[in-house]
Amino acid sequence: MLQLENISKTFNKGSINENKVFDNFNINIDNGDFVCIVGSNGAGKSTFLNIVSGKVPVDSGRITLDKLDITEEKEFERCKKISRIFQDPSLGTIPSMTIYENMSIAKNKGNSFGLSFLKEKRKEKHFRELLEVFDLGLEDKLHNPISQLSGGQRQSLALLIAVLGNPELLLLDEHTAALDPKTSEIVMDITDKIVKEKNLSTLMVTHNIDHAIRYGNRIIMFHRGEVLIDLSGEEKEKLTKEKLLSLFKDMNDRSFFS
Ligand SMILES: Nc1ncnc2c1ncn2[C@@H]1O[C@H](COP(=O)(O)OP(=O)(O)OP(=O)(O)O)[C@@H](O)[C@H]1O
Repeated sequence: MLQLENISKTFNKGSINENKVFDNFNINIDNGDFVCIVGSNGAGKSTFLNIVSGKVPVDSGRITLDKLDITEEKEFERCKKISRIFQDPSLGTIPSMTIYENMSIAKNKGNSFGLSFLKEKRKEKHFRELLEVFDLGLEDKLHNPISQLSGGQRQSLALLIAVLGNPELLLLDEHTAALDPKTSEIVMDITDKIVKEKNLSTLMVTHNIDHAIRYGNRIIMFHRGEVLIDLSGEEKEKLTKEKLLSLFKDMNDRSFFS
């Protein structure tokens, strides 16, 4: 469903800081894939998400989403189909507005509802029900500003908001990295629940190898703008941390000498 063909991207072209991150890069992501993306610093993980989301334009190549060529679409156009959550819990929601208002805006994304929608009581009931599933007490804070929530509550809410408009693709950019370990586990469980329930095609960049092994049906390791390891299905299910690290060493040695 998501296809990147012959993507090339060089930052600061023609300057002494020229940096070729992708050179004829190709990848296919199937519908319903939950892909965990790992790799060393500077491997190109965030740039990959930036290219998919439209934040970073490509120099050449083609991006298609459900067979539709989106290469030339700007970020604001793609955001109707592609939702993204960042590491910083303050992004993804409007802190000065209440949970209810944030959810209403997300629900209206791409639709032409008026403000009267905000007053619909049945929507309030619906939002409460959605929040109750998290078991974080967010349903009792429906009319509190987002700024009063903890980082974990905000990230959970950002997730809910990201999927309210039924995106075709969800991008998670180290979305648990700024949380304490316990909250990070809670948010990952919530993520997994939402992704499975909605059968959402998801790309998750993480530095947490345990999460990358435990969650998703596919794991990709980036290295210097290339896919070094790509495992799915049974191979992914059987993967251990030790096996992944030894695979990385083997592949890295091989790419170094080739
Ligand atoms: N906007 C930009 N302008 C110039 N160079 C950039 C830009 N964005 C990324 N880069 C460079 O591209 C390379 C890949 O960066 P990227 O952020 O994609 O790596 P990453 O795998 O996400 O790393 P990390 O794990 O450290 O977040 C790096 O060398 C980085 O400095």
